[in-house]
Amino acid sequence: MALFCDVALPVPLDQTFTYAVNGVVPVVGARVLVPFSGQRLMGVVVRVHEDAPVEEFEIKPVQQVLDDAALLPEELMKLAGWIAQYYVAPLGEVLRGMLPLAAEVKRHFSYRIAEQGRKVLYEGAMKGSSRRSKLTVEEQNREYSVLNYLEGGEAEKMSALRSATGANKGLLEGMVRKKWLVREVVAEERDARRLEKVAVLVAEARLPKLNENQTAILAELAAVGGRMRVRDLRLSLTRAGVPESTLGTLVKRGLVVVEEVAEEFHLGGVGVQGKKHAHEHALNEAQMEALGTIAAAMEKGGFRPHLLYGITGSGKTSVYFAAMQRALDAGKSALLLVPEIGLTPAMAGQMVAAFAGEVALLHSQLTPDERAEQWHRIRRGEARIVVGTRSAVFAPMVDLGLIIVDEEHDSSYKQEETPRYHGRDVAVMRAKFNEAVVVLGSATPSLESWSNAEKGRYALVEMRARVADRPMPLVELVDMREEFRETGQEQIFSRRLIEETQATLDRGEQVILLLNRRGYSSTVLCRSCGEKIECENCAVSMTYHKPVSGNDAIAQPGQRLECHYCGSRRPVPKACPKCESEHLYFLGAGSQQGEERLQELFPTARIGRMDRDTVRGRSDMERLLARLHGGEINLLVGTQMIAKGHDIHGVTLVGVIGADFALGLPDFRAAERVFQLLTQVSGRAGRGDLIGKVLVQTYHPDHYAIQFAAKHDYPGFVAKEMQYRRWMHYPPFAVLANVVIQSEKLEEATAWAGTLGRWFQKARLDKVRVLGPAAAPIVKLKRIYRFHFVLKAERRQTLGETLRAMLAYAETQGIARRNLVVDVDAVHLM
Ligand SMILES: Nc1ncnc2c1ncn2[C@@H]1O[C@H](COP(=O)(O)OP(=O)(O)OP(=O)(O)O)[C@@H](O)[C@H]1O
Ligand SMILES: [Zn+2]
Repeated sequence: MALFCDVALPVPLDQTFTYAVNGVVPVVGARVLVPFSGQRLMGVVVRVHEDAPVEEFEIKPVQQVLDDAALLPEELMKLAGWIAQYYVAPLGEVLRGMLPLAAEVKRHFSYRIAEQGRKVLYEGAMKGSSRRSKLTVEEQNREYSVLNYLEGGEAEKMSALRSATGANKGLLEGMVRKKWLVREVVAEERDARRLEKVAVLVAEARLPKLNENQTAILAELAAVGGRMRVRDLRLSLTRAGVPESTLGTLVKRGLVVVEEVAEEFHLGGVGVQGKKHAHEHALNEAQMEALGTIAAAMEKGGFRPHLLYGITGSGKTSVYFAAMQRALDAGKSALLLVPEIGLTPAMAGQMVAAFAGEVALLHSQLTPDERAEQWHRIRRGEARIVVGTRSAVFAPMVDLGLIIVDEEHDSSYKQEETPRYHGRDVAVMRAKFNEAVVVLGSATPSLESWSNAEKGRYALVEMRARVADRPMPLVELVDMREEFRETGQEQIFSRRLIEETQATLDRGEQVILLLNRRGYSSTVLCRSCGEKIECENCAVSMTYHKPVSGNDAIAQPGQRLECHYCGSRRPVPKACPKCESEHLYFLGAGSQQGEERLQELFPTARIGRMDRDTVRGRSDMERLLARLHGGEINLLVGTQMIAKGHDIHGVTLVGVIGADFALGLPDFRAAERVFQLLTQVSGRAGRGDLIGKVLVQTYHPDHYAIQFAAKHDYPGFVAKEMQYRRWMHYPPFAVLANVVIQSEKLEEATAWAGTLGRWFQKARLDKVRVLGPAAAPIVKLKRIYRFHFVLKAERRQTLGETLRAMLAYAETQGIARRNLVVDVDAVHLM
């Protein structure tokens, strides 16, 4: 009976492909190489069967089976199937995202001599080749030389055998069939405890005369507590224009030593040094109660989802630790998902400090090799604690008992490319397939999760007070309309904020100011004709970045305008490109301008800036946070990065500038996002012994999102926002999908949008509301024109069926799958 296997391939097609089994029968979950439209593609076997396909076209054979056993455990295969179904995504693309593929292809075959082979070798030596054989003499001789070569009993790589004996793969496989040889698949797994170089400042050294470059390196090291990965140090040196050889000079002079340490144990930065770790506190009553609920669920076993609503500073991290420890004690593993490791290095640092060798970190800055290495450690059960960003939800954990999703409301959990899954929701499904406990934690839970808790689907665990009876900060609104009336001037900082900042600095305390746009000015406008300078590739304004000497964000001189969507740059034109007027002016202050203005206002303040231009990676963030913790910086300005879970005890004043601008964005989640941002950034104030204060500058002081945020009233906000969502049939009262039609050709995009629009009309869907077609809010992005539909349905199944029917119709109309983006549970409608 002929055997076939269905293979999921990483191509944008919603189907699997059937191949004929050729020799080795693959198991479900193994990877295979197969021919696909002229290329060799790697796919994952999802079914092995005997049903000869009925179509007349030729079934090609599998070229190679890469794994003997399933690479993915069964529950991850199930999870992949669920994602493909739920998000209307090709299964092969889902599986590709789950596997550390790139580094894996390095698996190779080895051969070892078998008992039968030894016999043949021995007999051959005695009597020469006497068997009847279809092989030529030359081939028989070659077989003998292979047996000879392998006589010692060690397995040898195919490549080594080939060059030593001239045998090809066919010949070797023939010998395997005759049972003369045994074939083994060997993955080249690298040593998990890989070493990396760390530069360490020599503390005792007396400083001799140094040049500027040498001083720069020493200062860099001193700023992070004296240790830094050489890799990171090199990066920031290059950026500052310091030649790499300088480091060598310092080593020669005995001022710096380079040590080799096992990679996982070095994390550096604030989490590990200087600060009390969250797990060192005895838990308070509320924390004990939360832990009790979670631990009891783990003891009972089975799938149990929880929503942990704990206000800012209520000590959620300590509860996570304790719960993870309980999982370990019960012989289980635990997974902690965080929005972005680079933005909250303290969290990862504390985990490593607490769980040491048990921890694997998974994040976007790993190389494919590093990722594969961690993946294997986890799969072998060596790392039972995994901390990672979105895609870590696919970590091949052994005996998974607990999943925690920290800051579950964070939009970085949504993947903005196929498969467009939401890490939080996948975490819940994963827990279901694994029969594990899952905890979604936040001070500002998403409306989706809150509604699940209200319906009783998730158990609600609450922590309504800050640790150590610390009060919530006082929030004061500054009405910027009034400020303008009274001063007659448009200023970034109000008089009230300046006054409070000065007073706080005078008391020796720290200030954080949120200015949620990077760059100097967000728009360049022509005063004569009103034209905005837009990106050539995208329908968005370009942001002006001011040149600064030395460490500059923009590499090429003169290229001062940058598109924050596609990254393209160009010089500021001398005149308006449209009307040639020379009256261009700059509008909308960004963090760079904020910093400059603060330097004028507070010349003695020690100012720092935190945004994508000053923080490129984890080490930049660690350095900046270390300077804040140490008090070296007492005034920090930055974008929403500053609102992310940092725990800096000296901060007593938080100022918010222009956060309500986002209320005007065409997105039904605008109010929710503004509320979350205000609450999270306010939560940075008063986390130490002194009470905090928050000043929110706003043009919409009466807006409910701002009012409720000022009162720290999450339940109040949610109640109001739920009403609005119910009226408007938006999630969580409906399920939603965004369908984007895209093409480099405008005519094509509009024509297809029309075609699909007519189909939706004809289909007369009574259970699905279709809005559109309309130009997407950003109609052109990276040279691609975009139109969209928003679909809303009461039931998920109806939505899924409609999307599939639409895709099938689109195919008949010659609209390629890559020109259609289907985004189920879309987070951004832009
Ligand atoms: N039981 C406790 N007693 C005293 N301090 C504690 C206790 N538990 C935690 N802390 C400390 O309280 C601070 C806030 O804790 P944590 O960072 O976990 O808050 P959080 O709930 O995650 O807040 P956010 O949502 O703002 O990030 C930390 O400095 C932590 O070390
Ligand atoms: Zn652009």
